Amino acid sequence: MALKAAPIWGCAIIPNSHVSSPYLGSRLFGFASKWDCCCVSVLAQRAITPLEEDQPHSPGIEFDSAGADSETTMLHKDMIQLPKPLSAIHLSSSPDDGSKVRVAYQGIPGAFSESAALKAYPKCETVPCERFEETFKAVEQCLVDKAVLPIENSVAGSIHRNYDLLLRHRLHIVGEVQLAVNHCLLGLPGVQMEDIKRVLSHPQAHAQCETTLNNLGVVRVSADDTAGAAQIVASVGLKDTGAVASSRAAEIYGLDILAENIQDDEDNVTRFLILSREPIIPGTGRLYRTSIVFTLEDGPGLLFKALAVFALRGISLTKIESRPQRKRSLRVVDDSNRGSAKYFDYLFYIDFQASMADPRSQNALGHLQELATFLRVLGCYPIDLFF
Ligand SMILES: O=C(O)C(=O)C[C@]1(C(=O)O)C=C[C@@H](O)C=C1
Repeated sequence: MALKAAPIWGCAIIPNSHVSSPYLGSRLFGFASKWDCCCVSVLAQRAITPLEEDQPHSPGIEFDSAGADSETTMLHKDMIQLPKPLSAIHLSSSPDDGSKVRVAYQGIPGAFSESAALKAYPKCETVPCERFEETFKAVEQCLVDKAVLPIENSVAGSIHRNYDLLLRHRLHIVGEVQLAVNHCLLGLPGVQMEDIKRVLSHPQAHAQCETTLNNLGVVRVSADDTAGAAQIVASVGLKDTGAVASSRAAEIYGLDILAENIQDDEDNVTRFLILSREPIIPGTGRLYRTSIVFTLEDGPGLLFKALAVFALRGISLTKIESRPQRKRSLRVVDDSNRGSAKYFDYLFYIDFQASMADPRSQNALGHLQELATFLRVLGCYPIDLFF
């Protein structure tokens, strides 16, 4: 069991009962056991002293996570799935502009998700899907090459449904797109602002334009996506109804732009993930983000310890999100003084700013494995710096 031949990248299921798992580096074992005796002093010391284990070394063989597991089976602690080595076929054979790539998105032409797909792959063929889940299935069934998925917005926050879907499906995050989202109020040609009594849009778009819509005093009606809202207004000929959507949607569906940039925050940015059947081979020549999900047993300070594995190695966390575990949402704990107590059980999603080719990431995840009951690497991908 050599460290270099057994990195953690791409493991789907890493039960902590299997400390002899071939995924783990042996250098981590003694280190993790120190937690129980003197966590705080170890933390303080490590915070200022770089860990010896984190000296650069070759990233070694990398694995994909074929067989990454679903929500249903992830709680089976004794399950280990052997990794398959990555090979050249996992590298994209398409040119950089994505001219051979088919990308699924939720919505219809003119949706922001389609713009995100086009930002990532300017010449790709975009494939509209009715629901988020269908975009996952389209990739899984090889109907398309990639899916693009909104995950969080700078004003309205996380898109929780998509966190849940990431876990339930077996796709890998291979990229991200940060898209500046400028919302417009659209109406039928000739309609004036004061004619608008109702506004149709995606709930995320309504949330991002909260102040403007409150000031207008209009009724909000939900649509599947912003472009879908524009299409309904245009096709049904609703004179008293506007749509919050993109200027592209106005052009496509023949609507007038009654107001531009109506979002609460001028710098309204949505981050999208790009999903693929195979992971990419991460490098170190640019900034990378790695996304993981894990669960922890109940216990004092466990989440603190889990997060400290990154702090100890100088790795920045860029996002933390917790979601209830659907199949195990409540934990009943016996409290001898007051009877039994019920707690919510959570999945923790974390993004950290480091490549899986960086030994610090391998070591941090090896360390996290000691604490976690379940751990999955959702993907490692270049950070999109331009929006
Ligand atoms: O409705 C659209 O146009 C979408 O692409 C969806 C979506 C989202 O779900 O966040 C994408 C970007 C904007 O934040 C608003 C809506």
